[in-house]
Amino acid sequence: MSKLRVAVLGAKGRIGSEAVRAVEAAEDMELVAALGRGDKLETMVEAGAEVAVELTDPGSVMGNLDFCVRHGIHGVVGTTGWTDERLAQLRGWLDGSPRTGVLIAPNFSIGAVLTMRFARQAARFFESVEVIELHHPNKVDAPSGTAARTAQLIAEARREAGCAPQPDATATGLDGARGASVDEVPVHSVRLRGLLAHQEVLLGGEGETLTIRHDSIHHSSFMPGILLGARRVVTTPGLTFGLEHFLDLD
Ligand SMILES: NC(=O)c1ccc[n+]([C@@H]2O[C@H](COP(=O)([O-])OP(=O)(O)OC[C@H]3O[C@@H](n4cnc5c(N)ncnc54)[C@H](O)[C@@H]3O)[C@@H](O)[C@H]2O)c1
Ligand SMILES: O=C(O)C1=N[C@H](C(=O)O)CCC1
Repeated sequence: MSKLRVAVLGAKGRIGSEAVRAVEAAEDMELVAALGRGDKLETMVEAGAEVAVELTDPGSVMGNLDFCVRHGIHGVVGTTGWTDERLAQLRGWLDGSPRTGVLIAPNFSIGAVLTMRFARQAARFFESVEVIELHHPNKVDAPSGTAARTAQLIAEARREAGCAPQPDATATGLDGARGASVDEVPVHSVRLRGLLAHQEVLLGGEGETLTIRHDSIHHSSFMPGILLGARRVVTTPGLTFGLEHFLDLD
């Protein structure tokens, strides 16, 4: 059986360098390009890449995906910074290349995907829900893509269930003290040396609280999800948002 020809963009970065090693170690894949900032994207075409794993930064990801989709190279994207406008633009590109697939995964680790799923399930049963994400201090974006997605899923579940707005009597204080509001769910971002990627979802009701916590303690936690994404995206045209769609969770 022929091996899946994979390129990694952002190959010298923290997660990109781990992805290079994971693709090299996968028996059913061949690493055909490992590109860093400033390298020519045409290298991927010359190398016959079928899938590009995109792990760069929010300022680079759109240009890279525009190129990939135009050349029929499928994308597995971990880079953050997704807005509705960016997603609409990507969908437009994919409409023009109907056989190409792109997976955007706010988080590739199974524990983080399950945290999002459990938070969505629990959200309607509690009056209050807040998200705390904790990351290494080299991270350029806040809140994390995972926290933003978690808050959206929580808000969606609460809207569907007709939940009342969250109780909060705060009337005075410092700007930012209550975190950022993502779909009216407070999200708090901690940046601390020693951490990698962590998240807590705090839920509170009458006389009880529930805390759902996930910790990625090594970049290896993201690798099975990246490899699964690469295997599945080649037969899944269009945009897939969230690794859960490839995990058969229900
Ligand atoms: N979805 C997930 O599970 C997951 C997990 C970890 C990190 N991330 C995200 O992945 C991204 C990278 O994270 P990181 O910690 O590795 O950052 P990093 O800064 O260590 O690595 C990014 C790398 O991309 C390179 N780069 C920038 N523009 C480029 C371009 N146009 N072409 C090729 N390379 C380019 C940079 O030079 C750098 O080496 C971030 O957005 C981060 O939030 C996602
Ligand atoms: O280290 C990072 O940067 C991470 N980014 C993603 C996010 O913003 O959610 C996933 C976790 C690690």
